[in-house]
Amino acid sequence: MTVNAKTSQSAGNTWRDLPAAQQPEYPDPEALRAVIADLESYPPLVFAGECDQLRARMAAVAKGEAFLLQGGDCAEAFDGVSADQIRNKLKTLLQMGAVLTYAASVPVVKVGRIAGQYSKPRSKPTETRDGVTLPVYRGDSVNGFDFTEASRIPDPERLKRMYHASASTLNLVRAFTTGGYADLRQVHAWNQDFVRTSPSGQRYEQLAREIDNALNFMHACGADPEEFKTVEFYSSHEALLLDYESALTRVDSRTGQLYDVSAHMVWIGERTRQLDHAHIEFASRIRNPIGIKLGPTTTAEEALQYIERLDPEREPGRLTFIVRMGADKIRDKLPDLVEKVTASGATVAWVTDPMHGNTFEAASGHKTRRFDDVLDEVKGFFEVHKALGTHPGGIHVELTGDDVTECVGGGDEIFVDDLHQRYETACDPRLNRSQSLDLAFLVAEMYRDQ
Ligand SMILES: O=C[C@H](O)[C@H](O)COP(=O)(O)O
Ligand SMILES: C=C(OP(=O)(O)O)C(=O)O
Repeated sequence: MTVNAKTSQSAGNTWRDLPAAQQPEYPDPEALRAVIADLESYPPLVFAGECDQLRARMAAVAKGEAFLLQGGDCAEAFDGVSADQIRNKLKTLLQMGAVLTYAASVPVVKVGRIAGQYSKPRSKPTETRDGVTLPVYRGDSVNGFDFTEASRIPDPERLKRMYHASASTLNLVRAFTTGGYADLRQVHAWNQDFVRTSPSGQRYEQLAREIDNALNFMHACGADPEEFKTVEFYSSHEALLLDYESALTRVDSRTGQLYDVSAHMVWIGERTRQLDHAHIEFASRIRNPIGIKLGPTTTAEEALQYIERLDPEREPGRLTFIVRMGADKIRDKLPDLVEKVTASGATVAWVTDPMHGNTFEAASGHKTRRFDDVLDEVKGFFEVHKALGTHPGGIHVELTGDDVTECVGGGDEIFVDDLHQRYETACDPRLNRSQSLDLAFLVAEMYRDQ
């Protein structure tokens, strides 16, 4: 075991003197302290060495040698910790990974928004329904989704449930990815359900046949089939609740450095990335690979300051900029950032999140996103990098393995009138399995053309 069971209070908690946005207001601070003490005694969910390995993979992304596929739920839910739901999400990511690797001929680094994505930053502190106003739902790690006064009170015990839900999820993910299910020779098995008959499912089937042929050929040439048996898969989530993240921050006994052992990679969101606030301070202390979401108001000067704070050694793989501008802004806003960051000599990974800048409310009241806007933002991202000669390093998407109706469009088209049929997200609309596959094929084409 490489990670010390003790946290380094002084080093891991320097954020406590700074303003921290989007933190729950717990009614009983003593109860919170007791929970933090328990969390500090729990074993790590990931090992520091695994975080280092992901940093090395992200270095390849930053240098233009690999592509990041990061995806999963907008908000995981405690009652979603089931074998079926976890397998479906994983299956979707594995299928997307196979499409991107084979069709774009690029190594794909696979990172789930999984095993820890239980906390949500919100635009408003309250929500009103039929004249009743209550605190907004902030994710299962904070309060309940039910619209009742009791359920919306932040409860620190939920932080422990988050830890246990993350542990169970990660355990299953590790079993699936190393126990044979993710074996590349199973490419057809990942396509054995409702998605098989969709246009993207059929296209996938054709690609899976080609992969089979390629594997048979390599086998005949003497390649070792064992090599395709397991898949490297990493966990990530937004480091939003600093009490939780710092309770899971430990000193690595190999190096004496701090790692947030709640996930391999964590990111800081658009609403908490203020340079002089607590979240950036926290991120600056840990050695994990770090993502920063960059929305349309980000200036190049800010981007350079993130590099100064979070990647002072200019270490490729340490810092990923996850750009979420919106389809109508990406082509205007991104070039200045990429140009100035590149000119500074830093090697960051550039990744597109084409979801968060493209949300709107349908007439039915459902929060949704158009598949075409998602695609257009990705296209804009690729165009900017092509024009500047830089590397479009990956995609970060909200998706689910289930057949939900939350985003409109896609090859197996979902219309605004269909949204109510299976609208299951706890927060933002996700691509369903077939839309996710559509996106993977289209991104692979863009990557190849690049
Ligand atoms: O997932 C991201 C945010 O939590 C979400 O977009 C905020 O949504 P809200 O505007 O409904 O609060
Ligand atoms: C809240 C999120 O995104 P952003 O910070 O970019 O709005 C998210 O990715 O869940």
